[in-house]
Amino acid sequence: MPARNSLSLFSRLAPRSNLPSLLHGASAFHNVNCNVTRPSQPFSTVGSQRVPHLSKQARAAALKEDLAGWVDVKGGERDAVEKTFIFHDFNEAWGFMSRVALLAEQHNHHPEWSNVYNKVHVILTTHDAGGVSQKDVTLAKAMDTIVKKGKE
Ligand SMILES: C[C@H](O)[C@H](O)[C@H]1CNC2=NC(N)=NC(=O)C2=N1
Repeated sequence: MPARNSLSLFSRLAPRSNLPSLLHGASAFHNVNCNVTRPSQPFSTVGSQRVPHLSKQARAAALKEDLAGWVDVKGGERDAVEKTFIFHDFNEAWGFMSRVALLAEQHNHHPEWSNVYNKVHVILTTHDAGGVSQKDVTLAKAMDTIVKKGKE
């Protein structure tokens, strides 16, 4: 195995040239169902946006079609999705987390996660909506894209 350093790995995981497409991929953050105002649903009130949690059908469809490896958190205690990412080593795991952290902060939507060496366990839910929302789907897709670009 060739020697690696954290800088080159970070560049590999999130090269600058991928930034616009990643941000474009996450652009749904700016367009989340602003017109949906059914009062019976819980909403996030982040900024001026109101974000409903997804219906059971919409969430199942998103998991099935777009989000390979993402599953419902078991046990019924939480309305959330989770995935464990496995990397070559700690440097790659940390590079991934650094990249995601920038996106999360930029969009004011943050993962619950833990890291043990080369593994990153992620739980996504929208606290303010009391469940999984389009924001979680968008962040999950952005995470998968970061991993995919890192392998190219
Ligand atoms: C006050 C602040 O805008 C909120 O707490 C934001 C921050 N990040 C967040 N992250 C997640 N996952 N869900 C939220 O509801 C959320 N809300």
